[in-house]
Amino acid sequence: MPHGLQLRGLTLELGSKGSRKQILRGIDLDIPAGSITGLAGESGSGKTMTGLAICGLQPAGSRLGGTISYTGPRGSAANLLALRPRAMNALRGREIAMIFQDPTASLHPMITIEAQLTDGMRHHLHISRSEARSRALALLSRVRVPDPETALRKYPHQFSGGQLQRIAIAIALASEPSVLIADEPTTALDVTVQAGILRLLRELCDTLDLAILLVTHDLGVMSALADTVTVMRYGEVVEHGSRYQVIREPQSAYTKSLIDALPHPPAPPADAPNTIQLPLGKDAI
Ligand SMILES: Nc1ncnc2c1ncn2[C@@H]1O[C@H](COP(=O)(O)OP(=O)(O)OP(=O)(O)O)[C@@H](O)[C@H]1O
Repeated sequence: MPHGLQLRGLTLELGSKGSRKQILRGIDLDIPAGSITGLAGESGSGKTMTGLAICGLQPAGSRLGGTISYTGPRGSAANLLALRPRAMNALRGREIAMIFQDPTASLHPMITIEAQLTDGMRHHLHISRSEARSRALALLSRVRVPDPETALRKYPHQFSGGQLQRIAIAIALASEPSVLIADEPTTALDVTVQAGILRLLRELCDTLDLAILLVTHDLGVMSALADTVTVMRYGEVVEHGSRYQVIREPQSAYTKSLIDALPHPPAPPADAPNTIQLPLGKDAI
């Protein structure tokens, strides 16, 4: 398999004796490099918990079972569930990064964008302050934040939601990870801004050979972006296949019901027939 992640029989249980709750019930999932793997399902199905478990950020007291195998771009391999906390900490952030629905969750309000971009980089990549600064400028250009020089001196509250999500993506990429977990990355954004972030994720996946796990309840977003789609319900996988298969020819009644609930997409404007229109509907692929 190319580098990336392979989950086999992943289980997660919360609570103590007497009030145990099985959150994940044996998840199989491949998240290969150069591909966007979509994880869909209604609220409470366990999507976020799967992403958190991959990053070792599951709630305290969770009991995990199964395997999460990580193969790095240079061939290193590990079962993340067997790593000691220190080794997991080193891998998280360096090799596996995460972005969330609310970009402010991963940004400190009182620290400049420059410090937030360069601190992780200097820690993980052991580079000088000036090298970190030039990398930070290049990253901000890559995620298309306008005027990167000025942006470095600013604080999070001085940016719009869409720009902040771009900055959070830049911070996630600062240590050159090979896996990016994106949990509802566009859910909090205006529809006009969503399409730009989705296009950016696609481009980063293709140019950096990233393995991206896209967690979203929104099958419209999924149909715009994911290469493969896995649908979860009650902590189990109910369907898996290529985007086309799952959206066009769903096998499970549950996936069918999610797709039937999608709106029909509005017609694209006559002067821009090829732009991504959001929200996307079931006719979008
Ligand atoms: N810290 C926690 N303690 C106990 N149970 C939790 C905790 N976090 C989540 N859960 C439960 O785990 C289950 C899966 O939650 P999860 O957040 O993974 O779902 P989800 O599919 O991502 O939905 P959403 O989109 O609403 O976040 C739910 O039943 C939820 O109530």
